[in-house]
Amino acid sequence: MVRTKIIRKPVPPQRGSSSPTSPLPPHPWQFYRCRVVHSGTGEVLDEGLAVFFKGPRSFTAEDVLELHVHSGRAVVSSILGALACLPYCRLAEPGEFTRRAFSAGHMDLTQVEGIHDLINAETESQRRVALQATAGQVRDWLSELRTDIIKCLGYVEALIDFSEEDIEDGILDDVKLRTDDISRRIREQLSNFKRGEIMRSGLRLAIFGPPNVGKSSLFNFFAQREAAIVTNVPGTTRDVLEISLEIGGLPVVLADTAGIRETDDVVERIGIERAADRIDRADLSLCVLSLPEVIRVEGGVVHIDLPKELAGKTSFKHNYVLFNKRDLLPAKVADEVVAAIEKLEVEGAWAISLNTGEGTKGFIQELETILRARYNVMSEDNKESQVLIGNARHSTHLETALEFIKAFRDTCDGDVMLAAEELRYAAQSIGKITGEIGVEDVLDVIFRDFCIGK
Ligand SMILES: Nc1nc2c(ncn2[C@@H]2O[C@H](COP(=O)(O)OP(=O)(O)OP(=O)(O)O)[C@@H](O)[C@H]2O)c(=O)[nH]1
Ligand SMILES: [Mg+2]
Repeated sequence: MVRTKIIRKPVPPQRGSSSPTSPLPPHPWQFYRCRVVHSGTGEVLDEGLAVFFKGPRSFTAEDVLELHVHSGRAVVSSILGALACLPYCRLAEPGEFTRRAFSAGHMDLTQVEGIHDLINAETESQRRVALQATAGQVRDWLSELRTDIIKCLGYVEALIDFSEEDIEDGILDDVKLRTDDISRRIREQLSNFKRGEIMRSGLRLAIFGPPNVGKSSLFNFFAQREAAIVTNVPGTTRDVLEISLEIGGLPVVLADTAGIRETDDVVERIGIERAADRIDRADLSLCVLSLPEVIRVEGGVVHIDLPKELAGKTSFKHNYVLFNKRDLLPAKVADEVVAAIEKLEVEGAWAISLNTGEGTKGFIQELETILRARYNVMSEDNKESQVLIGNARHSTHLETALEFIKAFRDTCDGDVMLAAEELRYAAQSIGKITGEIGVEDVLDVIFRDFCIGK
């Protein structure tokens, strides 16, 4: 057998050894200690472990020999070189293992895309979402949806094939209710898509505010290094600075921006325009203000005046405000600031000092909770059950399916025959996501970005 011969060539039995080394034929799904040798020269290249996966119960559904060797570059390249000398052996193309598994029907396209995302996952949430797709939860949700559409199609076709008298009353009304429910489920997933996008590309969080309030100090606090220049000169930051980090398990692209103020300085003005643009494009913005500059004490009561020009730039109601430099206030005033903050109409506000670290722990904890609740649909409670569409290809086909279902609803009271076509197209759109229909044209695009060895 060619297969067994090939398996034995790089890992021949060790003479004089009592350990069980690759018997002929090898027992599947068992690890064997082995010496990996060059079949031409007989040179031992490394010592490791070999395991034989017998098809079809293997990842690709084919027979697979897996070698576990030391990871040094020289070891790996000498072994790959030796294997390439064997007949029938060559290096796999990027994504070839997954592509073979897909061709063998071991996975659908959503699982393939899940593997790609899992390999590239940089944060906890990305890992979770990708794993869900890999485990087939996206596929299951879609196939249930497609089955339901096909069921509706079946009822409509029955209406067409048999005369009204032979059919129970209210069949069409029932189909209408069912298609409405299908549309609702699709819409729900599409609204999750935006949040899914954030998990894939990172939540854009922009820090903004007047000059010299501590925006860059906050940026450095998140980065845990001196990523931005901090000085006591107002207008220090000119350009937009960005770093990628993780807050509460969510991927975040954090931006530090120039302090917003009226200025005649040409360079600073450009920086402020860039800041405004970055704030507009942000998913969420965090306004930093200096407490001594915004508080007013009247009759012993502390008031906070939010700067109007900033409020005009971006609504405070939909943003978060960080009152910094709390250490510069007298202790009594600092305590009363909390009550004044509660009166503000903002979604979240904190009084902290980036210099002393006061209040920073609570701020981070609360910010994490807010971000998780707002953007992470995979919360701790429902992460197992919730399906998430986090892929532009999926959402495009879902949107198309939704349009076809809408077209069905608009026409089903007239020509049922034409309306049935719309349902057929809707089912096809769903089938395109999992790869059941029209798969060839998308395969190359999907596998193009895969790494070698997967
Ligand atoms: N007392 C005190 N000073 C602070 C605090 N946070 C920052 N600073 C100081 O405030 C000054 C300005 O800090 P930056 O972080 O550069 O402020 P910025 O908002 O980025 O300033 P621009 O880039 O000019 O808009 C620096 O001297 C910081 O050391 C704080 O909590 N308390
Ligand atoms: Mg700055």
